[in-house]
Amino acid sequence: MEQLRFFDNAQGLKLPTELMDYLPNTFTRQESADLMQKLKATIQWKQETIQMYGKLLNTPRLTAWYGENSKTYAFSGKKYDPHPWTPELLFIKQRIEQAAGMAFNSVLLNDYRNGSDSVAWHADDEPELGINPIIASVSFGQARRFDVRHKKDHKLKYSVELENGSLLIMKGDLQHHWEHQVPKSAKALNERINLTFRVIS
Ligand SMILES: O=C(O)CCC(=O)C(=O)O
Ligand SMILES: [Fe+2]
Repeated sequence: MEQLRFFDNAQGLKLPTELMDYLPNTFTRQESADLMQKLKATIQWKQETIQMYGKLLNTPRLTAWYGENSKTYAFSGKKYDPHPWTPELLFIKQRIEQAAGMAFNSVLLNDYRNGSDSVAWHADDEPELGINPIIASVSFGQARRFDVRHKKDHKLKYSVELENGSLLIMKGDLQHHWEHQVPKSAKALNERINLTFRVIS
């Protein structure tokens, strides 16, 4: 593997800058608190189910898809039609488009209601995202750990605490050669809302 460059994030952990940029305080505390309340109230949150080992299980978080109506998204054998943009989502989108220097046409929202909610190891490598997609991940509320590991060498691993009001840019070959997760926590944790802005072709 080629030599990776690193930058220090807020916790002093090193992340390879080819794969991720971490921008804390992309939203102020006040903006984050207001947006969290608005998103909780206005987004059409859904409890999805997944088929696993012949059983129908609840996804351990609430989810929702928003964006341009022509951009349907298929994963885990299901197709999702996005809801139209809301004023709050357009406000967030504008801020992160400024920070990222590019436009996005879709967003997946996740509501982690407490420490039992999580997202398992996966890569966002669906064909409609294209090669080396740039995904902009915004977090509000409870800070949660975000882990990244190399698909072929699980010991090659990075962790970053995704704080209230932060923006994480995922890029390079992160979705092809690496996986990410937000693990469950044994501690009692408050609610967190995450938005991953994407370009769907
Ligand atoms: O909640 C996060 O920080 C990550 C969410 C995620 O990986 C996804 O929605 O694909
Ligand atoms: Fe993901």
